[in-house]
Amino acid sequence: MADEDWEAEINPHMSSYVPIFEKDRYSSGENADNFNRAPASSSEMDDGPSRRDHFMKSGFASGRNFGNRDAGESNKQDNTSTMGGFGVGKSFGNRGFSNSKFEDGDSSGFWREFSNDCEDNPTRNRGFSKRGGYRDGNNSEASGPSRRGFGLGSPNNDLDPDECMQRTGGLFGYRRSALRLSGYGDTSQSRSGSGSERGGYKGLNEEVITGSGKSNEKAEGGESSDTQGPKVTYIPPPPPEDEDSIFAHYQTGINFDKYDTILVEVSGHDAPPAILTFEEADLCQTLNNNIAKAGYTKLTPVQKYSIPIILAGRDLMACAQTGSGKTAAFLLPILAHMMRDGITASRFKELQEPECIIVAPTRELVNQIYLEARKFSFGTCVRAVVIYGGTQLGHSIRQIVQGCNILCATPGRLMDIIGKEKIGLKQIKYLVLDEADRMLDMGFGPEMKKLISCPGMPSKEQRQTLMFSATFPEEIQRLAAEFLKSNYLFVAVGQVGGACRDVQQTVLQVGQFSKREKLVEILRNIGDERTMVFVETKKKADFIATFLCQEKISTTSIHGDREQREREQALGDFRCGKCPVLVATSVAARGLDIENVQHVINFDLPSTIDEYVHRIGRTGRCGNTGRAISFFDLESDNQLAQPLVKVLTDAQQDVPAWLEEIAFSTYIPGFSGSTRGSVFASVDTRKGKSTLNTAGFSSSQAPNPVDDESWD
Ligand SMILES: Nc1ncnc2c1ncn2[C@@H]1O[C@H](COP(=O)(O)OP(=O)(O)OP(=O)(O)O)[C@@H](O)[C@H]1O
Repeated sequence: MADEDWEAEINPHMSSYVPIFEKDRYSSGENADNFNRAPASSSEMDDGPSRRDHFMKSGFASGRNFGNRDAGESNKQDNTSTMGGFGVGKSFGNRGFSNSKFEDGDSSGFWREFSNDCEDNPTRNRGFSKRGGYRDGNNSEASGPSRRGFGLGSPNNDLDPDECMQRTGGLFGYRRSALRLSGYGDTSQSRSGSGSERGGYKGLNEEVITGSGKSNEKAEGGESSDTQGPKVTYIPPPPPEDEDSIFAHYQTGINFDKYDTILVEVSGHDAPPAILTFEEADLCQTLNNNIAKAGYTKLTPVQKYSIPIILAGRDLMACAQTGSGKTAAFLLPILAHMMRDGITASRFKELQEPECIIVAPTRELVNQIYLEARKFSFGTCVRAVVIYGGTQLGHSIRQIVQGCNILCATPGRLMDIIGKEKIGLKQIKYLVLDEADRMLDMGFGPEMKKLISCPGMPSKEQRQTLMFSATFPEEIQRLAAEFLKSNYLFVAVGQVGGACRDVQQTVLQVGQFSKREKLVEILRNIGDERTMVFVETKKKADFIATFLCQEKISTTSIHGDREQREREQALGDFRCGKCPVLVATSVAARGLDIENVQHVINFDLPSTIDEYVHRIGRTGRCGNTGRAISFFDLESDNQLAQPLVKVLTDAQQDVPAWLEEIAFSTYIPGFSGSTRGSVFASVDTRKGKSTLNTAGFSSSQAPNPVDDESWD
């Protein structure tokens, strides 16, 4: 779809779906007040001063260009290194397996820009981005101080134009392939090894580089280039089959029980009551066994409320803090239905007709969801399959034709496979959008619209549509209505878009040129505890990873310019502790559930507060505590001050006086009077009056969502 098409399609849509924004969500905090505040988490980190002493083998071929600038703009360094082979974290087989595919980015809605590392994203960067197009790889970092306009498109970050662009078919004349061969971020990757892939695709599945270096992708679903030119050949290793690996899990943390004190709000009509125990869900014995083997003894709040809603056949939009068990909240009831309905066992067929499709924005996340689906369906005849970009298309097809009840997919690969008529949609009963705000934003929204318009896809009245995320900007909620039945229920656990309170957040004022030094100081104090360092661009990810290796801090990196094999290896090395530091772009911000990530460092703050919330949510999961440190650069981050103060305050964190001052002296267009860039969707946008009740539901007398006029 061309830019113009997108605008034509979306603008009218928005005018009917996006009512005038009525409140200053920041200052009023009116919705926020409806929720209780759990005590701020206090993570006692072991800051032992152990020095990291693994030196990465590969990666920094030369130390040049480590001059003054952190940005690495002019740096052609290579990268990062991963040592060792692909590893599944010990005793953690199933999770670790995933690759890392995420990306994601901002979520503040249509005015936001996409940025970051989206993968498999056909339309990113199109449309009304303020960015005005696309910069070419070497400039991608030129973000500078103006990059962040809160609420207006994000600046782009990274960003990772390529991930975003890969499928766009060169709308802006960008060809990542060119970059790849000679450009920056490439070097490292290509050196690291996978010779066979060189000359193959880069990053996304959708781009195939011919021998002449010309990109040969299709505007959509470039992987259909299966029939032309060099192919993506990577076949991910199969996940471990032994039961111990399948059910490997980490322990819930000391704050797990505090989840019970978080207020939950359910809005919409006739919500079924919450359940308090797994037994009340009345799932079948096999599922109960699998739940027990997974180490789940107690429901998290989002599970207490979502499971009965899904079991009752209702559509659902659920928003709950990072790391609080949203995946099981949708998988368990879907599986329960399938078992109840007596699903027919999958068997070999050229055209498979799954009952459930789960989409997520990144490869690694979709793989992680698949591993969870495989775990909970263990011992049943339900067969889950995962397909994602950056891997051989034939491999995806082979997985599918063997039988497929639950298909976990990234959007790009999904549409490719549908186009190849390997997947029929007629039997779809459940459509799940994980990280739904991301899936509906400008990057993936068009693809999702295409999906629901595909021939055979049951209408929303005939299927059950489920959306989950930790953030849900209001404008995205409104767009979501197109996918959901009008009587959908909205579950908000705690403050929508709020940060997990088990993460101790610290914001430090650090100028661009002091960041590296500060980073090294912090990492040396941290010792070998697992740490994710987020940066804004792929180039910078390589640069910082290389720099840290030079400093003898074992580091690897993940971003959209790395080949899939390398991404998986990087994630594996990080999971198993071989490389305790993972430098990442926002491709790793959402959904990744990695054991024992104790620290997140925002070397660069992201352009939107939603992205911040997701990033810091990589630590402090499932009741464990974690710590997030963010470098705030006065030259470029002021636009984030207001929302950051709000997030810190809501999570009962200390707010530095200097940050508060900036927040109150910085004018942010749209922050108080429009939805632009709004990230504090406090509640269900349909919400009328609602009453909160810790013991059960609060029901809101929500007007029919189809009736725009009656919305608040
Ligand atoms: N009831 C439970 N008991 C014990 N562990 C659980 C329970 N529910 C989920 N978990 C575990 O908690 C971790 C986080 O769950 P999950 O990844 O589903 O979180 P999430 O809410 O989707 O997070 P994010 O917003 O970052 O995507 C996983 O390791 C999962 O297995």
